[in-house]
Amino acid sequence: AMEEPSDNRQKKVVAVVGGGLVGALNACFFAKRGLDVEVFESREDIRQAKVVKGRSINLALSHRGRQALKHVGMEEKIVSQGIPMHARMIHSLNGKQSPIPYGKKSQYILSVDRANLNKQLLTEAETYPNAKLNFDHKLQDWSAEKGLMTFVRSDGTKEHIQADLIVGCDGAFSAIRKQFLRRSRFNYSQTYIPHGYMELTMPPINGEFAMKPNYLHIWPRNTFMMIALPNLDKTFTCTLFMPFDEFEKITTGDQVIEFFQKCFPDSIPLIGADALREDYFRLPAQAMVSVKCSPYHIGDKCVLMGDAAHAVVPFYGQGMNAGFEDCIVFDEIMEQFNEDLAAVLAEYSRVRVPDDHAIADLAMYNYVEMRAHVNSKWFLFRKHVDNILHFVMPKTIIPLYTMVTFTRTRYHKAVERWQWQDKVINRGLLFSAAGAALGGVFLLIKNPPDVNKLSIPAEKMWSRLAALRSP
Ligand SMILES: Cc1cc2nc3c(=O)[nH]c(=O)nc-3n(C[C@H](O)[C@H](O)[C@H](O)COP(=O)(O)OP(=O)(O)OC[C@H]3O[C@@H](n4cnc5c(N)ncnc54)[C@H](O)[C@@H]3O)c2cc1C
Ligand SMILES: Cc1cnn(-c2ccc(OCc3ccccc3)c(C(=O)O)c2)c1-c1ccc(Cl)c(F)c1
Repeated sequence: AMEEPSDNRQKKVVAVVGGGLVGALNACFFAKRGLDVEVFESREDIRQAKVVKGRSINLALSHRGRQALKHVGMEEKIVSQGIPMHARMIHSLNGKQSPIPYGKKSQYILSVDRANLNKQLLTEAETYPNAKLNFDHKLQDWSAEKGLMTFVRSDGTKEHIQADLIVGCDGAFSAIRKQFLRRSRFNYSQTYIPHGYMELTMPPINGEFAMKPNYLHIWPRNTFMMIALPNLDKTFTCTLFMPFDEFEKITTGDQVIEFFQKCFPDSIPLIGADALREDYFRLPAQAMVSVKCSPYHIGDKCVLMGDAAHAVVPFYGQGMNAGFEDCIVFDEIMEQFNEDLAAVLAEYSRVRVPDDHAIADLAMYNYVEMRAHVNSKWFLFRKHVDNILHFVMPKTIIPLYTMVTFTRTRYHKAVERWQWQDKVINRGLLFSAAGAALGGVFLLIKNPPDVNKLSIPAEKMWSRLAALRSP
């Protein structure tokens, strides 16, 4: 059990609830800062679990997440075990694969293995003498006033722990957040989207990757989408996104093949028809929830970070990156306010809520936009336009995806910048269209054509022009 809570004179004691990706990284941040930190994780130690190697679940790690890892000296190690994805590879219905680069050579995202990342972060936290990991500790209840927590173990025993600061990193269904819900002026919203997701494995072919490995493979089919990220064992982990009522219609192996034949035909030989029939029914589709709340803190006692504060739908590949960035922002504010927790926690909510809400909105926007409009042609068109405009006016037009994925521009500033750019582009297009029309009319007036020589009768041309202009 931890020592009695201290006042400012003694070292502060931090309890991190949740030893997932953000909790484990946060433990490194607090330990590096010299605080006594204890992590309480409900699961068993995943580094010891004898679980047979399940499917690799991978994630896209990008700039924000890498900066957080860099802060605790973990960037090199994690990047060296990730696979760089320099471009999207868009799979069209006819099987054609079209690469669209993300930008410059240095602008790539990384496919990293989730379990390995979590293990590495837990092990790194443990290297600090002032950090302790407690597994099989499920938070059952806690009181903000006293900073007192009750943990239950799998053998039913209970443990009461006190801390100066409680950091809720216990994920989208956070038990820490439950206490926030009972408090006045705490705002909370959650949305389950109608889509579910299912992971499928694409094995190597003759010991080699089945597709080009250094790409984020995307099959955009409006309502249906599939992505594939490469793994070090030369498999790809494919994630199929589909409305639950579509998942429910597919109940036999033949229907799986029929569906893939219709939407992702090129992937069938790559996944393997028999493997696909089996893998599809191994696990049910999982739900996706978007959680927004504010404030993230209670007094100088408790603060929420990661999915516990902001679970986002995965259509921007930013959830973990945002949670990792939470750790940097909190640490910067700890530095700024000299660890005065009352000031730090209030400032953290003030600064971070607008940004985490912005990425939650952006991820939901991407989902709605992709579900409604984005097939292969539209995806290619949009991204080529983005890249061309950025090439022509690099300082003025920065694609939203670039700002979000390859910079630490505050998420809400990226949205503001994107909205401004959209206005400039639309106005620009409008003016150039108006300019062309006016120029054309001016030329026609200055030297009117000899109507007898027109290739098409004049009235037909005007009617065509009118048709063009009408909404
Ligand atoms: C399909 C999918 C794809 C994704 N792809 C990406 C991607 O490409 N890039 C990206 O950046 N993000 C991605 N994400 C988001 C990413 O997975 C999450 O943002 C990230 O896992 C959040 O980390 P966390 O530590 O906050 O929460 P979690 O990873 O959920 O960890 C919470 C931890 O708390 C523990 N816990 C829970 N309750 C208790 C309790 N009562 N007591 C003690 N411990 C408890 C849990 O056991 C767990 O270990 C994706 C998410 C999904 C669903
Ligand atoms: C895991 C991960 C990491 N990044 N992205 C991502 C997301 C969206 C993107 O553009 C949206 C768009 C394309 C075209 C028009 C509007 C919006 C791009 C891109 O620009 O390449 C990349 C994903 C991802 C996650 C789920 C799905 Cl379903 C998916 F397709 C990709």
